[in-house]
Amino acid sequence: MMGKLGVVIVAAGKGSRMRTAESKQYLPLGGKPILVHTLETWNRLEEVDSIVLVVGENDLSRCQAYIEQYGLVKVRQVIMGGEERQASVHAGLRTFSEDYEWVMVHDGVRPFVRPEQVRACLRQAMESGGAVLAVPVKDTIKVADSDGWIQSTPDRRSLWAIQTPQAFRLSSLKQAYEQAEKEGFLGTDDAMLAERIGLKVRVVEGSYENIKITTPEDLPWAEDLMRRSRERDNR
Ligand SMILES: Nc1ccn([C@@H]2O[C@H](COP(=O)(O)OP(=O)(O)OP(=O)(O)O)[C@@H](O)[C@H]2O)c(=O)n1
Ligand SMILES: C[C@](O)(CO)[C@H](O)COP(=O)(O)O
Repeated sequence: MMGKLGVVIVAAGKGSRMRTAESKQYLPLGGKPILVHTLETWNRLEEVDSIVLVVGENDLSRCQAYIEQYGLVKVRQVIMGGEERQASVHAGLRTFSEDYEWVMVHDGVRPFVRPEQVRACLRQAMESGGAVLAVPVKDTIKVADSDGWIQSTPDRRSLWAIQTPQAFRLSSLKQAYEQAEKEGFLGTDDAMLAERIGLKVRVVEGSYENIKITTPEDLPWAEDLMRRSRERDNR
C-alpha cells in the first residue's frame, strides 16, 4: 500500500515576465483564475492526501476564499512563500510531517497537467525514488559563451524540457533542500537539488500542452488549450 502523498503547489511568484499588473497566477482563464484550475485538478486526484498552497503575503486571504468558493477540500494550508521558487517549495515541504511518504511539487501556473500524467510521474517515483514530467526538446540547442560564440551542440536525443510535477520520497527531498540551503545553492527545479546529493531521478514523458504560463504570448495559447481541454472532457 502506498504511504501518504502530500502536494506542494507553488504560486508565490511575481510573474514579472508576464508584465501584467495582476500576478499571472490570478489572471482569468475560461472564467476562473489560472491557479484555481491547477488546484481543481489536484483536488480531484484520489491519490492525493493533502495539498499545501504557497502564495505571496498579500494573497493569503483571497486564496483562503478560493478554497471555500471552489470547494478545494484537500488544500489543508495556505502559507507564505519566499523570494525564490526554491524558498517557496522549501516552506511547503516543511509543513509535511513524517506521516507523509511521498511528495509532489507543482507550479501553480501549469494548469494543463492531466491526471494520467500525474499518476505516471508518481508511479515512476515510487519505482526509482524521484521522477519529473518532461518533453523531448524540439529545437537544436546550442551552448554559447557570453559573447555569443557557439561552444557546442549537445546531442538533442539526450535533451528534455523539464516540467512539473516533480515527485520524490518526502524525506529525500527534504534532505536535498536542507543541504542546498546549508551550502547556499540555488536551483531552478526540485530535481536539481536532488541530483546534487546523488539521488536518482527519471524523466517521464509528459505532454507539450503542460505549459508554464510565463510570458504574454502564452495567454492566447492557454485560452486555446483550455477550450480544447473542455471539448475533450465533455466528449
Ligand atoms: N518566489 C517564488 C517564485 C516563483 N514561485 C512559483 O513558481 C512557479 C514557476 O515560476 P515562474 O513561472 O518563474 O513564476 P514567477 O517567478 O512568478 O515568474 P517571473 O520569473 O516571470 O517573475 C510559479 O507558479 C510561481 O508562482 C513561487 O512560488 N515563489
Ligand atoms: C520547475 C520548472 O517549472 C521546470 O520547468 C521551472 O524551472 C520553474 O520556473 P522558472 O521559470 O525556471 O523559474
